[in-house]
Amino acid sequence: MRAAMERFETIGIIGAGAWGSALALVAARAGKKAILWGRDAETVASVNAGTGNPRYLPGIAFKEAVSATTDLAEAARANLLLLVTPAQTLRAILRDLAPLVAEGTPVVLCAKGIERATGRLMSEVLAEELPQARPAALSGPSFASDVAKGLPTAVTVASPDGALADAIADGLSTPAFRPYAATDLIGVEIGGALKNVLAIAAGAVAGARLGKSAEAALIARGFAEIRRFSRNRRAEPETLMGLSGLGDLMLTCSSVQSRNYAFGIRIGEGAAVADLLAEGCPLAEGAMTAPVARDLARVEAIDMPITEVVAEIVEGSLALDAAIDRLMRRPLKREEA
Ligand SMILES: NC(=O)c1ccc[n+]([C@@H]2O[C@H](COP(=O)([O-])OP(=O)(O)OC[C@H]3O[C@@H](n4cnc5c(N)ncnc54)[C@H](O)[C@@H]3O)[C@@H](O)[C@H]2O)c1
Ligand SMILES: O=P(O)(O)OC[C@H](O)CO
Repeated sequence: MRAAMERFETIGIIGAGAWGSALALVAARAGKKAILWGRDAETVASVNAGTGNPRYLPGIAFKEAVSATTDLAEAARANLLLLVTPAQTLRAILRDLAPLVAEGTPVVLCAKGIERATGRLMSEVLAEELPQARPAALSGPSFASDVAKGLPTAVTVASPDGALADAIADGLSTPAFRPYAATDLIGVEIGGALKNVLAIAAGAVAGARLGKSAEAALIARGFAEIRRFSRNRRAEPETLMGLSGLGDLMLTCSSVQSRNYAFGIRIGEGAAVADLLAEGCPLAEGAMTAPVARDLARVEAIDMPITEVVAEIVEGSLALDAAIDRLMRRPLKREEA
């Protein structure tokens, strides 16, 4: 007899930025009690007052009931947790959560990145800091503002425990938000993290007005790099052809709504990366992921020339025209993956 599917009555969303707030709305629309944790008391008060999240989702009304809190313990008591702070903050948040989270609680990783200090994927950080959690990840083409407005999209929810992935997908599904369940957690994480690096490169090509042919060529060769990286980690090749791979790559490498693509455009237009970062530009996860992905590729002997040049550009040691020149002058080769 098949076991009954797990139901999640309460969903705790950790991180009240754009994506956390959008996912809290999804949870509420799916009929769950959504508890949104944020560290910023003003944002929490605004959500509770019914005036939405003007800082991260300006102009978007919250029509559904979302309960916000600055008390991490309150959110941590939920049946299902979504972790939605930036990738580089995950470990610190998990350390705060460790004494608060019950054994066996499913934790869905929603950040798209690789930990810069250690080279760990988000699921590896989770395993180290919150071993009592059951891991999952949510990724795919999904701009927070689109999702918050109720525009339709589809995403992937992956967990090595397929029944858990099915249950999370079921628990978060709404008429406008369609999660597909999968078991290749690592493949989903890699696609989500590395597409941000390519989006910076694609944006730089666009900003420098090098033409749509150049953009398409760069995305295709960048996708080959992601495939090599994934293969080396024994991820399923099919995963990259799905929502969390190709789907998100297409979205992020082609839309000015993407913060990573927009960051790249500014670089292509001639802005210095140091100035962009100093002026407090919106979160561009790819800028943190590029150097660590480059370092991992070197250690694992994976050829990732586009990731290499993005890393050097964000580190300030390579100019865009020199990067293009380097890529174009590489020895000719067969077009294998
Ligand atoms: N915005 C999107 O469309 C979108 C979609 C899918 C995935 N993501 C991913 O979700 C993650 C979060 O992105 P976002 O768009 O919500 O970013 P954001 O910049 O809109 O919000 C980040 C939130 O994290 C909080 N935060 C930052 N540092 C923190 C810390 N040390 N402790 C606690 N809270 C902290 C901020 O206060 C803010 O509320 C990223 O990895 C991003 O790639 C974003
Ligand atoms: O705005 P970006 O570049 O962080 O992209 C947001 C999402 O990852 C798109 O799926």
